[in-house]
Amino acid sequence: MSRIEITSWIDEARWFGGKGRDWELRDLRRVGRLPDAPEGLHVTIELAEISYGDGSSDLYQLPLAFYTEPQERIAHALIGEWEDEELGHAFVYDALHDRQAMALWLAAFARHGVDPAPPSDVRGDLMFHRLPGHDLDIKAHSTLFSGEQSNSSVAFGEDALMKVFRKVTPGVNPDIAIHQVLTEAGSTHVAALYGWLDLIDEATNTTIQLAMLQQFLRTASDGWDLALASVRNLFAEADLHADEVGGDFAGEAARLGVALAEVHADLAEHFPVERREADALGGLAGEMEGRLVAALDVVPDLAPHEERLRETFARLRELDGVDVQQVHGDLHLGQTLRTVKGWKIVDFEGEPAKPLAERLRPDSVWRDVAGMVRSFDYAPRVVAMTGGADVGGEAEQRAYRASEWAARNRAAFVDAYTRERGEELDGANSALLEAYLADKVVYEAVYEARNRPGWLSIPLAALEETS
Ligand SMILES: Nc1ncnc2c1ncn2[C@@H]1O[C@H](COP(=O)(O)OP(=O)(O)O)[C@@H](O)[C@H]1O
Ligand SMILES: O=P(O)(O)O[C@H]1O[C@H](CO)[C@@H](O[C@H]2O[C@H](CO)[C@@H](O)[C@H](O)[C@H]2O)[C@H](O)[C@H]1O
Repeated sequence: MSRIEITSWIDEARWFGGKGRDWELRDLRRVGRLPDAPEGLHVTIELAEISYGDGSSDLYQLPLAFYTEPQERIAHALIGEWEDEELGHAFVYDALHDRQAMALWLAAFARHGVDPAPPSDVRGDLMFHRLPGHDLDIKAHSTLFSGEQSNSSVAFGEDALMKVFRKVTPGVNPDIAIHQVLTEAGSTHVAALYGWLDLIDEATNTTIQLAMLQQFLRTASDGWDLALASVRNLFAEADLHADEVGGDFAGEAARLGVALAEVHADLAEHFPVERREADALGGLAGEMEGRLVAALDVVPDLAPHEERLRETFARLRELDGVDVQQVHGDLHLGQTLRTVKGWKIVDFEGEPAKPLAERLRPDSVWRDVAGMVRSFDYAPRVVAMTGGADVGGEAEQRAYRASEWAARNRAAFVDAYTRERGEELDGANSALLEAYLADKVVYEAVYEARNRPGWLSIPLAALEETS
């Protein structure tokens, strides 16, 4: 396989975060090979080191399948052809599309049981870990999730879901660490963790966490899709208020508030809780101001709001102090799944663009509350902008009803959250919520400018409305 083939394949991958930047493939090294492959097949894990024009670099994981014969059934996943030392001329495929290769991954997890010793014949330094309590269905067929985003998720029948981390960093992966703690604590708001895969990387003398295996939530509906459906219902009933339509979301929003409060309580019990004193809070305000300054370069339309945003951040300096703890870090409706057993929260990796050290740092629970509240603002604006746009009548009326939906669900969510915690949205909590909301809107403006310029109007309109 030529460097050009693999480079262009990486560049087109949905999970590659370096698109549009000046980058090159500096190194591709094999770090492991799965055991028990039939003759004519090698299933490997490679790490691609990507270096950028500004001197920084990232590591990406590539699970590959090398076949001596071309495989028509996965022709769409062909990356290129390669002269392999052991196999000779090989056809190289993205292994995540290949049921035969994925069966070997699942078998490696299953064979390991919950015994701490790794299977002795795994080549390379791969360590498969399992938690007790679930027998894997090793006959289950794999299906790659089509909506893959930052990572790649593969379902094994309706039994297990494996998330293969694409951009990997030496050290603890918060998604695995938090799922382990919440699973062992018996939390009902996450999919149970079944296992994970570590690489003991001799080249860097570190452990790199490569994948996570968890309970497949059979009856899950995406919280974002449910919220959009609720808004469409409202827009279709021109004469009714949000609390009068069949698809009212406020009950779900309240249940989400309770679920988040319970998750925060579990996290506070099992991870350190620290007090950020007033000085450090000044630092928090300073961090938010710093992000605003950087954002102004990317989105000049933020300028008219700069002064007010700075005032909102500055209010943090008046607070005495605040408890910080492990939080989700990137919570929005798309990270929630409604099952018959209630709401589940997924993807505890934090904001993918942030460095690992920053994502592991304790933060205020209000970061997560603000993330969800922003989502309640997004959902009606997206419906107003797209498909359901003209169903409900005039634009002005739609805008009014959109804010009614957002306000109703924000109130239901925040009330339920604070009630569950035995707190109130008093002066300090309100200042924190407002600051985190402002920080998130600034983040979203940059995110939308870079990824979905057509949606930049959403955070900007929110700023207009509250000015
Ligand atoms: N345990 C699960 N069972 C079923 N679907 C899940 C489960 N966990 C996540 N998902 C779905 O898989 C997709 C990817 O999950 P996510 O953790 O957000 O991955 P990424 O890190 O790639 O953003 C999302 O659509 C999510 O709703
Ligand atoms: O899910 P990710 O961890 O990749 O999060 C990123 O992408 C999100 C969009 O998918 C983005 O969320 C923003 O858009 C959502 C609607 O698509 C909305 O519900 C969120 O409130 C809004 O922030 C998220 O900010 C970004 O980190």
